[in-house]
Amino acid sequence: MIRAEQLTLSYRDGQRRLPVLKGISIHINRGEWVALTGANGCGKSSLIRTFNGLKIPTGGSLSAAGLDLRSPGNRTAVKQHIQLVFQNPEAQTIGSTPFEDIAFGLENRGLSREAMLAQIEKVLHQVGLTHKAEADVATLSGGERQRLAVACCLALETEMIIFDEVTSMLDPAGRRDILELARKLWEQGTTVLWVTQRMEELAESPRVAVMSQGKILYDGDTRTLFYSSGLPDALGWPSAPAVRIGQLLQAKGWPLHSLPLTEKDLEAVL
Ligand SMILES: Nc1ncnc2c1ncn2[C@@H]1O[C@H](COP(=O)(O)OP(=O)(O)OP(=O)(O)O)[C@@H](O)[C@H]1O
Repeated sequence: MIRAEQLTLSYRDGQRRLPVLKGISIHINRGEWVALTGANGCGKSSLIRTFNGLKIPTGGSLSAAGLDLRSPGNRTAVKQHIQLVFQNPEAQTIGSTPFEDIAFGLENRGLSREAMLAQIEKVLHQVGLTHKAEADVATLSGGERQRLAVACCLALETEMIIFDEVTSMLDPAGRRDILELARKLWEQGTTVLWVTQRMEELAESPRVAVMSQGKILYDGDTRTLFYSSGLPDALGWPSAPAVRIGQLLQAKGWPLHSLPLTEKDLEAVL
């Protein structure tokens, strides 16, 4: 789905060039769930914006959904296959009601009115917003707006959704809802790239990529990251309670695959 090789990106800062991506190589297969993490300003948002043509890399090669993004025409075409859901839910609604917002994205797709209505109904149901179809978007909660953004992606039958720190402005219930929705879509075949700084969300992901200062420091199995890479300590990450207990079990000789990452894993262990 994504093949990035030695990707570089620089921004202009007056006369200077500010290198933000410094040779990133990452492959994401169709149907995978990958988490991407790293400190503020390390380049996560810049990287994911290259994946759907919103930012143009300065160097390296990048193909997404089988399209070579060095070609300008493909940077528009890729948006049909790969969509982003942003951190700030208010920044991504255009219509005045959820119905209108979804319809807006479907306008240029040449659907009949019946097909369009059926598609809107289907995706509103998928994200649990049927009852809010005609509500004023200004009255939606942050979590409902996130789910509306996901509905817009689904309406376009997008193959991959990149969630850019979507839980950072939500309360615990809203966080759980959007994570569960993403998981459901993943189980149905959508490729998910989940950008987060929350340990508990990383722990839920089978694969984690860790960025620092424009480079990828780690890309692989989540248990290996937490239990044998030494990276979380080196980066000063606070340990999740399940991992703290897991480290005690590890010292007693428990094998890596049995060590807990989440509270659910811990319950199973205990
Ligand atoms: N349009 C821009 N022009 C100049 N510099 C930029 C631009 N966008 C981002 N930057 C800078 O590039 C660096 C990487 O920013 P980016 O938003 O990609 O990081 P991030 O890891 O997503 O950060 P955060 O977690 O805070 O969202 C930062 O130093 C940022 O200030």
